[in-house]
Amino acid sequence: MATGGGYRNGSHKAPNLRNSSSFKSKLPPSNVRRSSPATLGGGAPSGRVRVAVRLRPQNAEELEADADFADCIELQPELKRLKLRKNNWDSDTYEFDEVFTEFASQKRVYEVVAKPVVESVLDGYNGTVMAYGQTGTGKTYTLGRLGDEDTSARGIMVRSMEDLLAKISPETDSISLSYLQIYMETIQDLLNPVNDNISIVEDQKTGDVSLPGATVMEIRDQQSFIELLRVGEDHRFAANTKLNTESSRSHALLMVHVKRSISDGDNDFSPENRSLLIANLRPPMLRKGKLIVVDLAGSERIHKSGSEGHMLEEAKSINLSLSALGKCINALAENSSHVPVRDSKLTRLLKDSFGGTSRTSLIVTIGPSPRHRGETASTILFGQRAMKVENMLKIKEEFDYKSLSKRLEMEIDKLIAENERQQKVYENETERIRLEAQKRVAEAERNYVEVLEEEKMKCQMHYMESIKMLEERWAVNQQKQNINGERSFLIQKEWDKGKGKAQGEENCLCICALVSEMKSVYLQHLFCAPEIQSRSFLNSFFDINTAASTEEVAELKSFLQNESRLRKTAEEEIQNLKSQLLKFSEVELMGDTGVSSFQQVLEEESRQKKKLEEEVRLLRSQLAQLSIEANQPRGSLNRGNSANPLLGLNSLSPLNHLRTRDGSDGERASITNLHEQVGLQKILSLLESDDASVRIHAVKVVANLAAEEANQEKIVEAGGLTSLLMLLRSYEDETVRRIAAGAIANLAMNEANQELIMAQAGISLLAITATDAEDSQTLRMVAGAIANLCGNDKLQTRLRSEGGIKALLGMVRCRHPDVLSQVARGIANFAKCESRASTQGTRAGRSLLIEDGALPWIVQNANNEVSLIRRHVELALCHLAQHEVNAKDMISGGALWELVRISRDCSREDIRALARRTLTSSSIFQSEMRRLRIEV
Ligand SMILES: Nc1ncnc2c1ncn2[C@@H]1O[C@H](COP(=O)(O)OP(=O)(O)OP(=O)(O)O)[C@@H](O)[C@H]1O
Repeated sequence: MATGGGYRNGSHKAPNLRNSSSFKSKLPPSNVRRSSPATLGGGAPSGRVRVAVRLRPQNAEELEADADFADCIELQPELKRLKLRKNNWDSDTYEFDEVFTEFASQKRVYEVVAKPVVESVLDGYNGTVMAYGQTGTGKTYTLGRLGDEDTSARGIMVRSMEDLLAKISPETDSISLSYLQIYMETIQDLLNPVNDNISIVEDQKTGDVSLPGATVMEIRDQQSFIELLRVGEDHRFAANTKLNTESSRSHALLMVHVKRSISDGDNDFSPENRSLLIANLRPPMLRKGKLIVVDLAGSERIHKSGSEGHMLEEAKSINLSLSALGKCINALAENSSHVPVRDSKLTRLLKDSFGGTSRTSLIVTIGPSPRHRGETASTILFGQRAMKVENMLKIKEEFDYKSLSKRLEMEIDKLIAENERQQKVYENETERIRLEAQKRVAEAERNYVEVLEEEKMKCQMHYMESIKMLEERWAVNQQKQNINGERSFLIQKEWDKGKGKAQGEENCLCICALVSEMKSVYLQHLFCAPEIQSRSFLNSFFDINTAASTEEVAELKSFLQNESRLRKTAEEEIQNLKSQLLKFSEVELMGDTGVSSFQQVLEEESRQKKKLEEEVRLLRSQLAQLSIEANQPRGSLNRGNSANPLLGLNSLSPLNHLRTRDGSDGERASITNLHEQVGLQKILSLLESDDASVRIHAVKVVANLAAEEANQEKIVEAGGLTSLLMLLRSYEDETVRRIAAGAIANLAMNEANQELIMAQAGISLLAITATDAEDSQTLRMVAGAIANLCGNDKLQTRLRSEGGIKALLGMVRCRHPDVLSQVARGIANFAKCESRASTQGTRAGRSLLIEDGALPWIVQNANNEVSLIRRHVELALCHLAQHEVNAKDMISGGALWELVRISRDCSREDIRALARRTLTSSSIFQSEMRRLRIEV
């Protein structure tokens, strides 16, 4: 059928041949990614149907039958032209997209006709390769040759699949196919002939057609594809016709579906990339291309094929669908508004191939025989018309949610497995660390017990040696004292009959009694008091005592030397007097003139005596002071219960002990004597003396007096507290400040005095002293004083605001256990008052101790090796924990662990029970313990 588009005799050029030099049309590059579904297929390029013509070589029969005829076909492949001779002098010239001579190889035909279509299909377009031509002209040869014997003879189907399989990625992409034939207007499944009436389903929205009843086979390799083609071929109806012994009487359609997942390379789920990938997660693109290879039945005219009966019906049916196809192509070529697609099954199935979105290549096959010139001309015209059909290529691309979800599921499974593995590793590691820790704790405990035993032994040895040494020295001193006592007795007897007991003897007795008392106290404490078992306590005890004893003995020695010197002088004097008396008697006998000179001598003697008495009083005061100082180390023995840093436990105080034993406290008597003789007022005035030694002696005396509860009121009434505070303020001498602080600490045991101290800015003075002092004993006194003040409920806020707690905490810089135990006592006192006030509802809010930063020190020392410190701190922790408002700070500060330890391990049942009660009654502690899986 010649149309306006074709041309003859070289005068008539086919339209739209600008691209005819190549089968390749301009398609968007395959790697262009659409940013959103809205743009899919947007800007679709036009794609004219490409048409090539292929001439079959003459077969044996033609060689013979046509020998006498001239060739009717002349090919000009370089010009892509074909000349069809009309007669000896005239021919029609047709131009195609490609012209293949009878020598054209299968490879070249594939590469020119089909390969561009196959590549488009890989890029997500639909593609059609169709062969049209008269029976026996080589359609099946061109499309369906398997090339079993000669691989170079492989047809378009085999080569297409080879290319497809080579280009896809087996992990992400897939190829599946259906193989069908249309025979007598029914669609049959060539892969499963039982399906012999497959219906066409059309998508109302898109207009896409599909064949849900057809068998779809997935292709993984070339071999399986060849097998399927063979199966299909076997089922294809073939009938002998006059024209072709193996003529295909049906239209065969191979439908290949290619699904490709387009990844932009960001699908690396490695741990480093994972979070980034998840943040920018988007599904991969899925391109769905469909390749249809159509091997049409022969297009010959019925009369020529010699069909009769059924054959005739067959031929009619074939011609019906072919003519329907021709009509559609005509309509499309002429841009007709109506395209009769629905006229046949073939045209319905090829709806997308002509005038649709597919990239279509048509190869028209012709034979060389002039006997079939008419058929050949008709075939050529069909090709010419098809060249005018324009398709609008459209990429079939969509988001591949299914594959994304599959991949994410796989990733999740991988992560779950990984997590499980890590959890197991973590559990094993935790268990290993726990066992290791248990082992170490057991080892440390063993070591500790061993070391403790060793230290205990050492201390006991040390103690025994010290006692022995003290006994020896005491024996020596006693001997000396006895001698001196006898001498003194003689002197007194001789010198002043009936004047009372010799003071020296009294002093010696005092000293002996003191030493003996010290011994008994040491022994008593060592074997009775539990805290004496502490290693550091024993160390400090012996350090202090050894130093104190040495000092004391040295002082006693010098005192005794002095005493004996004085007595020697007195003896000499008496001797002198005696001799003078003798002389005087002699002189008296001689006359009254000697009387007056004797009186003068007596007056002189009386002056001397007075002077001696003064000196004895001074010595007595020094002796009293020495006694006090000798008592100080013993005070440390009583730290366990003492609120008084100077005296320790009152019941164990040597002074008290002596008093209760014989009721004649020699030392107290001496101080009382002094106090009575000189007067408290006088002593207090000496605190302001310009003479430093007088000041020291005076403060020592006041401190000693303040240690006695009975004197405290008198001292305060006489202004002693003010004077002592003044000493803290004015004197830089650390000894003075130490003793003054000690005295203040003693006075601070009384509630009324505590208020007075606060009223006179005593806390600030104590705080300054705490900052300046370096000596541990000074710090102990100051800490003791503040600790006493901490126990007063009324003074809490003021004490804190005037820097009391800070001063207390500042003193922990000195690591001396005596100081630390006073600090701990102060903190415990303070915490107890706070707890009481909170319970009574008189205070609310966080502990001032926590506010002032005491918690870290408390937690650090909750398990201090010195039992006294530990006890105070444990109590402080229990008091703090009684109020929910402190709970969070305590948990974050690590106090919960200590409370748990106390509730389990504290040796004192009452503290243990208190800690347990506190922990179980606090909901905050309870929930934290549940979280940490701690059970009390
Ligand atoms: N280019 C060619 N070179 C060599 N032999 C060919 C060529 N084309 C076709 N033949 C041979 O011609 C014969 C007929 O070819 P083929 O069966 O492919 O024709 P057909 O067009 O498919 O016929 P039908 O429409 O009846 O199926 C076959 O024997 C085939 O081998």
